[in-house]
Amino acid sequence: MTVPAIETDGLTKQYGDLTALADLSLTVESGALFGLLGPNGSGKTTTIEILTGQRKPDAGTASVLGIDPVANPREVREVVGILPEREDPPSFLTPREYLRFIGDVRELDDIDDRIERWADRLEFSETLDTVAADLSEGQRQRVMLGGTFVHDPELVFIDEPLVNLDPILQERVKRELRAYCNNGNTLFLSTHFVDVAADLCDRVGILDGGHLKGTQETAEFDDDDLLSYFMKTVEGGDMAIAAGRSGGVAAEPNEGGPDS
Ligand SMILES: Nc1ncnc2c1ncn2[C@@H]1O[C@H](COP(=O)(O)OP(=O)(O)OP(=O)(O)O)[C@@H](O)[C@H]1O
Repeated sequence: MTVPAIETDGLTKQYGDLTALADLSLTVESGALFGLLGPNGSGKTTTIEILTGQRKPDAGTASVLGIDPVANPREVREVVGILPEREDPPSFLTPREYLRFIGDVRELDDIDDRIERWADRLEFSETLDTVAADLSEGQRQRVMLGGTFVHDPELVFIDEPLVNLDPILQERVKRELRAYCNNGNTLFLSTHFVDVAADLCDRVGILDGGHLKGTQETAEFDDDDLLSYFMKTVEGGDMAIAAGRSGGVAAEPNEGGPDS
């Protein structure tokens, strides 16, 4: 039997009195394109941080590619790709320099070939030697995506994958992400954009106030179906959804706490 890419049982995380994650039990099969969908502050980042060994849960267990991220955080970080939300390459480095740095950390001896390949796939070949300070947000996001995939990990976590990308590049990146999963790899995305989840993911889990409210295959759903499901599922969702299409239908903050 194939081992799931991710398996959690009862994961719980408190920040003081605030329950950021409550008893999360979830399985993501190998080869899936899974999306964790939830309003601001619902616990998406906390989940990714625990699964990638950056944060310890207060209760529960997790297995990521068969590794326990709590007991072996470094081992997990070595094998997966991670792209947190709102991270940029250092402003004083060029994309080539930044990606070589990643290549050093990950001990890749063919990094120059890998850089060319990913720059071509994500369309930043022309800016490989421009310092990041002179790149647009979308250009920097593509460099960060390149750095996430450059070691060909079999599992990647991305927080808000399409932010800052124009619609043409969104389509390009979606194609790359689907191709990556079609090759048997697994992608775990988090987003608060309902249409990103509907369009990109095979299955979504809806998180609200730290609680997993349900998981749903997206094949039979279009954006509006998923939006209605989301609205019914999330507490106060009937009032809380606003159409904010710059790359998605955005879920507005709920009462779960301040934005992270
Ligand atoms: N280090 C921390 N200390 C205290 N509270 C935190 C910390 N990190 C997150 N929180 C709180 O935990 C809750 C969940 O936060 P988390 O960042 O996981 O949500 P999120 O779904 O990723 O939100 P967003 O979509 O805004 O990024 C929020 O109420 C947040 O304010």
